Amino acid sequence: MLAVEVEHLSKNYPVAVKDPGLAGVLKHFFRRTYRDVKAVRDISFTIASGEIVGFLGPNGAGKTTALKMLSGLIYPTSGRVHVAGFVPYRRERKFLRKMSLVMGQKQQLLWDLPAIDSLRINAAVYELTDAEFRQRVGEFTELLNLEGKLSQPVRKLSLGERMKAELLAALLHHPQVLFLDEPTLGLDVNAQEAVRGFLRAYNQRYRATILLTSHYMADVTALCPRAILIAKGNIFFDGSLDGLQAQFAPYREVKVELVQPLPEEKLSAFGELQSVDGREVRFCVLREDLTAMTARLLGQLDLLDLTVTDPPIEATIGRLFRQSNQSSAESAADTVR
Ligand SMILES: Nc1ncnc2c1ncn2[C@@H]1O[C@H](COP(=O)(O)OP(=O)(O)OP(=O)(O)O)[C@@H](O)[C@H]1O
Repeated sequence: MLAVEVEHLSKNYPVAVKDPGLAGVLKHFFRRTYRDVKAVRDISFTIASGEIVGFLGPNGAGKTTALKMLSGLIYPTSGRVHVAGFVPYRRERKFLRKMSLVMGQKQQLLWDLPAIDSLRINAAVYELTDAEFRQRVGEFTELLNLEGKLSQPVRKLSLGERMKAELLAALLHHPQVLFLDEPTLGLDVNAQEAVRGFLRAYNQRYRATILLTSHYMADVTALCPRAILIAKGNIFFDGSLDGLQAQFAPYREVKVELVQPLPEEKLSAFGELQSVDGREVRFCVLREDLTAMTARLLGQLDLLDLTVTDPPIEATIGRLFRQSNQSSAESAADTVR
């Protein structure tokens, strides 16, 4: 069953354009001109129930705009979107009970009140019984390691504790679909790991669907078998992280440790040399040449060790984003009307 269906979805933000100087101010006052910022351009994808998908892109790519359309905060300019069988911007009560949007930079907990008081408000909004409220708060407090923290005013919590309490508040009504915008933003490594562990547990326990944006690749590699990559409003990859490596990083690194150092001329006959450091030598090898190359190395050289590794996924994605920025800089993005 599909939890999210997006078809040819676009969002343009009209932005007023003002010329410099007094003439510009007067013109702006009497006759405004606008240009469209094309934040999301004709994107399509589906997410099955229970999937966790990473939504990745450089700053300004359109991730938050897309999440806002999926959660019904803003209207699309064109295209269709269904989440849990509902059209998000209609904001039906049944839909709001089925989903949650958590934004790393925004908070719903009241700053001066203990988190438990804000949770009680949420429980009333979602019409939870006392028993449900106690059971869910107890379960999530344990999973998030928040014992003793919910009775303190939110302003006295650490950033990591506050984010965990925000997640607790967002999930109290057991949403089936969860949109997370930078849920680990600014957290230290331990708190990031705790949030990831919690999201994994929630996904497994309740078969919840999660779409998350993050600039931390560790979030994605730890949680998301699948990633959607977006830049300048366009999706340019949608598939498994392994597929991404295969499609965009067709090379692997072969590292060998020689019994005796050998001259570079002799080594380069085996393939593209990346580095030679005494007896440690690294080659960059096309995936399709890997078997033949390792067989030749093992057959013709005296080796102590041989390892084959993928380039790190961070490096692949970082390179893709840089490429997409360069290509988009060459094409004019906005229109004036
Ligand atoms: N309310 C708005 N009015 C005008 N332009 C906007 C508005 N909100 C976003 N934009 C523009 O739309 C584009 C996409 O922004 P969006 O916030 O969706 O990107 P993002 O991928 O979430 O970026 P980041 O990773 O920096 O949060 C950007 O060029 C941004 O400046």
